[in-house]
Amino acid sequence: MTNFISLADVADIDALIQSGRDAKANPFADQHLGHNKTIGLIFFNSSLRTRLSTQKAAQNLGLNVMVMNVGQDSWGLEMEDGTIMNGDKAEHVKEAAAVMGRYCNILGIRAFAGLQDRDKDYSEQVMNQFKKYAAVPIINLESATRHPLQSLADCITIEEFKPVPRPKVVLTWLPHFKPLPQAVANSFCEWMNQRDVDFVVTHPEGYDLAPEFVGNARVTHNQDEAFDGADFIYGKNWSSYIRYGKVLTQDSSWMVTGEKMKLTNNGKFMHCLPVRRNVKVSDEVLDSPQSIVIEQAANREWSAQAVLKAILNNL
Ligand SMILES: NCCC[C@H](NC(=O)CCC(=O)O)C(=O)O
Ligand SMILES: NC(=O)OP(=O)(O)O
Repeated sequence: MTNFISLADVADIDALIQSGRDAKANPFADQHLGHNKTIGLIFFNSSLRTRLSTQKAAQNLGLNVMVMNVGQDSWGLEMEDGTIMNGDKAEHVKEAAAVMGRYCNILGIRAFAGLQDRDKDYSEQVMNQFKKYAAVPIINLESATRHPLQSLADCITIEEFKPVPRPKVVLTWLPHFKPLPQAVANSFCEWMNQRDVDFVVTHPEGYDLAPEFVGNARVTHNQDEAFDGADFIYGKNWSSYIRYGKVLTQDSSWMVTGEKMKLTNNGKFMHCLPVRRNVKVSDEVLDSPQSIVIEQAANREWSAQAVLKAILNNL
């Protein structure tokens, strides 16, 4: 694997999922692979899981790890080419990425959507600028439109917990008062559309995701109908794609509760975390055996390890 920016960089999803499961069973089998190599993890936004799980996975593979928060630890970075840099950004990504690429063999980048300009966000400017100027493999640690390390961990988790060979998987929109990116939901759709699952997406009107991510998934505005017989409920809030970045409703009837989970086939509840308790999902659900959010987060280590191994093997 050369880069891991989206699913398009993955030649064989089944093999990558299996590699993650192998890493989980035997975490230190490939400790020689990263010897004397360095990964830089560059964050434009906050993180708990991505930061720690990717660092842990890198260490399991014998890599040295450097972590930097852009704008807090480093200079603010200008992303636009050809601009007169008389604003608050002291350094251009052309120099910054090129320099980081000289210190590191691999770079992981987290840069969320700004949610102001849809075309700019969906052009994946930050990922593409790093890819263009760093001259080393780039790993997406959640970009404007995708979170593939999360989706890979989600696939591993579904493989582990599926009660039937072809489970019903439901992505449901959850209420939130803040506008959040579409990245996790987009990415989950992109990956589920390539898996052998019965995939349903449910959200209120106006919350349609970009068509290139929804693909052929069944979409319904009736959450109860979607939950009927589901094996997995994957909750996520996202802001509107159509009225870009807007919160159109905070309708609390979309919160996942114990009553709603009763509609499912004793389904498992999944969420990428962080999650706002009793806004998006009730305590009752999160504290029940139906919630697998901790196992899901734990699998972030193995998804990162599978990706790092594939990239190291190609260096
Ligand atoms: N990486 C996992 C999710 C990150 C981000 N969530 C958030 O920003 C939640 C913030 C809050 O609830 O205040 C998102 O939705 O893309
Ligand atoms: N799920 C996830 O990416 O979590 P963090 O934002 O804490 O990294």
